[in-house]
Amino acid sequence: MSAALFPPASARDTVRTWALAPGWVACALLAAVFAFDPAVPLELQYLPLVVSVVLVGLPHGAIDHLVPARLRGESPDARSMLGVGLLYALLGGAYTAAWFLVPVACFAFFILLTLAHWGQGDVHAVVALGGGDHLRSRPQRVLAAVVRGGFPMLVPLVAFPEQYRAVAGALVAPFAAAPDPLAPAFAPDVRLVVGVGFALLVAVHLALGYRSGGAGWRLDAGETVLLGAFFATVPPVLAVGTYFCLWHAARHVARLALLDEPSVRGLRRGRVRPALVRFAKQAAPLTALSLAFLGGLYLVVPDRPTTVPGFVGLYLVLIAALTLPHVAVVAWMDRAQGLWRAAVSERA
Ligand SMILES: CC1=C(/C=C/C(C)=C/C=C/C(C)=C/C=O)C(C)(C)CCC1
Ligand SMILES: [Fe+2]
Repeated sequence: MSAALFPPASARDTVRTWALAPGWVACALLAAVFAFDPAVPLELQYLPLVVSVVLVGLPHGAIDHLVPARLRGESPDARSMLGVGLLYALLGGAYTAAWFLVPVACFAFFILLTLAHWGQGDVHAVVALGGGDHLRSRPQRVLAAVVRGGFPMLVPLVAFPEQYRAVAGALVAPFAAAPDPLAPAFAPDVRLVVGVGFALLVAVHLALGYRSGGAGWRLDAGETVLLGAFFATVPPVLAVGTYFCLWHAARHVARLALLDEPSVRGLRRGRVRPALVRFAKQAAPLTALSLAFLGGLYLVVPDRPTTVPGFVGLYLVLIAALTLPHVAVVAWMDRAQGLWRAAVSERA
């Protein structure tokens, strides 16, 4: 099994049904419901983020140690697993330490990191699963990444500043009693600039894709409009939690399965269960280890959380620390699969 970017058509169709469609349906349903502005208790809005601790969300990065071997089409060896472990210890450790020293800067960095990471994940899906041959150059793919990652990170800042600010506060609070150092980011003129600037980027992305044309563009444009409507109407705690599990993580788990020969055999015959069972088994040990780190973090922070939003804030700090090395691993996958070499197209 090689690190080919484009999966066999039969396996790709299975993945579209099981990894892409649930995200589309969830986002469309929630956007439709929240267009009527229903009163949904905050605890309920936290549900997807809480569920993500054990289901799909946190586990989606828990087989990063198997990725180097998987990219080479070999069985995992101690050397490459230790290499990834070292990467996690160094990058994750340094970033965790930084939260104790400069939590506000670490939060801002986390938003940009997530934007880049969720963007890179979606560019992979658009190109490899959606046949995105309309993204014809590297700059166009980079713009697509900024647009896709910008929906979850920037649209809520414009549409739901209060909830955004509360969550930002919950991430920073365990480390610093500072009153509200992020206040400037929520000023109306900053939000206006972010909103108008981002809308322009979305428009350019859609226009460039339209000019290139193709079936891939229609799917990309449909998803782009869906994500815009979703993040503009659904409160971000619920929206980001749902997106994390059913969009980003689902797509990444599918990407990993498509690099795994036994999983691909099932997917080609329309069977997802074997791939899911394999993933769950492989991801369980390091998901458990991550949870132990969450416990450790809880014990060492200066100001321990006591509420659900507070605990989720600390959980997101753990995710931040894990995401930095995870992005490095995914960037490696991107490189090995030639994602940013736009000349590589499905027909080539
Ligand atoms: C929950 C939430 C926020 C941030 C969530 C982040 C940044 C999540 C990152 C998750 C990652 C990186 C997962 C790994 O793939 C915002 C935007 C402050 C708005 C309010 C709700
Ligand atoms: Fe990820």
